[in-house]
Amino acid sequence: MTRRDTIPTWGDRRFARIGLLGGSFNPAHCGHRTIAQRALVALGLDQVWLMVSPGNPLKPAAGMAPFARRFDSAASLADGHRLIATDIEARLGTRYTFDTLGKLQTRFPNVHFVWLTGADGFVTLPRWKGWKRLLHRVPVAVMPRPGQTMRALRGAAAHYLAHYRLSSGQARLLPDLSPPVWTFLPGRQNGISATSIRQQGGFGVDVGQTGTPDTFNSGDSS
Ligand SMILES: Nc1ncnc2c1ncn2[C@@H]1O[C@H](COP(=O)(O)OP(=O)(O)OP(=O)(O)O)[C@@H](O)[C@H]1O
Ligand SMILES: O=C(O)c1ccc[n+]([C@@H]2O[C@H](COP(=O)([O-])O)[C@@H](O)[C@H]2O)c1
Repeated sequence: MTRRDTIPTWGDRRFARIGLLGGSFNPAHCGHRTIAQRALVALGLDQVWLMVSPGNPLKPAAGMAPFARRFDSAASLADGHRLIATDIEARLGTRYTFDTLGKLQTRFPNVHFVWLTGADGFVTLPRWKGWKRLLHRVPVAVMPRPGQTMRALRGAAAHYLAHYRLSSGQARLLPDLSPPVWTFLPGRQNGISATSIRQQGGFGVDVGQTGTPDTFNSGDSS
């Protein structure tokens, strides 16, 4: 978050509801903003944190911009109010999401965290450190991404969580439920990726303007 770790109080609720959108943000783009805003509304979140990874354990360091540059890119999407860019994972000294979540949940006992991911992240989840234990640690919301949605909905993580899926109509309950629990949030999908931005010339683009037209994805096809 903008280098500030105090959690505001939210009316008379004892818990804040915060979505974690972990990412490399190499660079950040409008696809991140789209899914962050969808999660805010659909899950009734107080904030979404764009949590900049010090280094995705599954991605090569080659081609990865320095952390400060990726953080600044994420910060360019943030509004400092509902959408927050945070370097907390770097400060915690963790790289694996399972470890990061453990530390965050200890540090912020009054926060109900939800893990937010595009469909591609749900596909790769079974390659993450302690992925099943991770799913017992945090509710998860998955959002569509072109070419990845059906793979995600039919993949190993979805199979493992088959009995714990909440309908999108009940999504607002997700942050306050005990994991394992997950939902798929259908909606407009955006074909933009950081890879395509880098291929078109790196960070020298206006991330707010870059993107392909949205198309709606209900999760029935991908
Ligand atoms: N266009 C998109 N639609 C849906 N989810 C997205 C989109 N772009 C990124 N995400 C999600 O945002 C999170 C962070 O993504 P990341 O920073 O790796 O961007 P990326 O575009 O996937 O990068 P790269 O192309 O370098 O792999 C992941 O959960 C990813 O699934
Ligand atoms: O914990 C893991 O094993 C793990 C493996 C791959 C990715 N992640 C996390 O997934 C998030 C998305 O990463 P990325 O690079 O696809 O944007 C980011 O927070 C990474 O730290 C985590």
